Amino acid sequence: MMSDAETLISVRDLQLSFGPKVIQQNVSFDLKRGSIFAIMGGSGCGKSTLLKSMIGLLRPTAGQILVDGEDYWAQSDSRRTDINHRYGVLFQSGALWSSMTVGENVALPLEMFTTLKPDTIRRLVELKLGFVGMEQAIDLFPSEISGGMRKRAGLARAIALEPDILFFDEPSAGLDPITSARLDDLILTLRDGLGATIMIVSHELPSLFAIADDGIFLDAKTHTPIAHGSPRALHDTCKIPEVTAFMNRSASIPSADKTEG
Ligand SMILES: Nc1ncnc2c1ncn2[C@@H]1O[C@H](COP(=O)(O)OP(=O)(O)OP(=O)(O)O)[C@@H](O)[C@H]1O
Repeated sequence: MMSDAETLISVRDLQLSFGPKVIQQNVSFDLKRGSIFAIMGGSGCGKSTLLKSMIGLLRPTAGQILVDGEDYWAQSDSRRTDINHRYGVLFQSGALWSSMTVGENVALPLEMFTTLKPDTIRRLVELKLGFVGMEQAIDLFPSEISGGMRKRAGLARAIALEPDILFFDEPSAGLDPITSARLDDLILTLRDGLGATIMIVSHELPSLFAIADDGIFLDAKTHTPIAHGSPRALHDTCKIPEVTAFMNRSASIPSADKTEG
């Protein structure tokens, strides 16, 4: 049995709905400190919805999200905002402000949530951009850089306030395999070098196999998680047809009672 010290976020019997439509229910898992946890499943099963509930954008209709034992959604708005300061979020597109330079984008959270002087902020921005290999792009606008660079700039902004918990929504979607592998290396450095705890929504199997320690597989049909474990373990040992199909990029879900030969 896992000790509390190891668990950073504990999700208990979560139910997520839009109006009367239940998207997922009976969602329970523990996010261990210093681990990379994957939310997997086919399109429309509720991965982004789960992520939204974790970062404060969607109130669950039942269940709890305990952050260091504190019931996140039972807190006041201001307490939730405090907890959110521990979070860094990287959205699919990188979600940079197009009217601001890369440097200004990364500086934004530092300007909003700290009282640091402009010189210090500039140095921190250079440091964060250096971490993602983007120092040279500090004065460029998002429209002047590639999709992979936008993702890395988004990552620099997500870590600007030195969060200990990071949420990534499809970080490698739309990237070529080499850029995607570089992003994986950065994510591993965040875990191994800085001790961050990371939750990631991804369809990219090579990336999931390379970085995720643990995970959950959400099913769109039953609206529940149908498997738990690392992507590698699910690939190697899980016999559930939907999971097997996803993990092997199979176009059709094998029938459970199909005989071979
Ligand atoms: N604001 C909303 N109002 C109503 N239904 C919504 C809303 N947002 C999402 N949904 C529905 O919730 C379900 C889950 O959507 P979600 O985006 O979480 O899936 P996903 O697993 O992240 O999908 P994908 O892999 O395609 O990004 C879908 O059926 C979607 O249509």
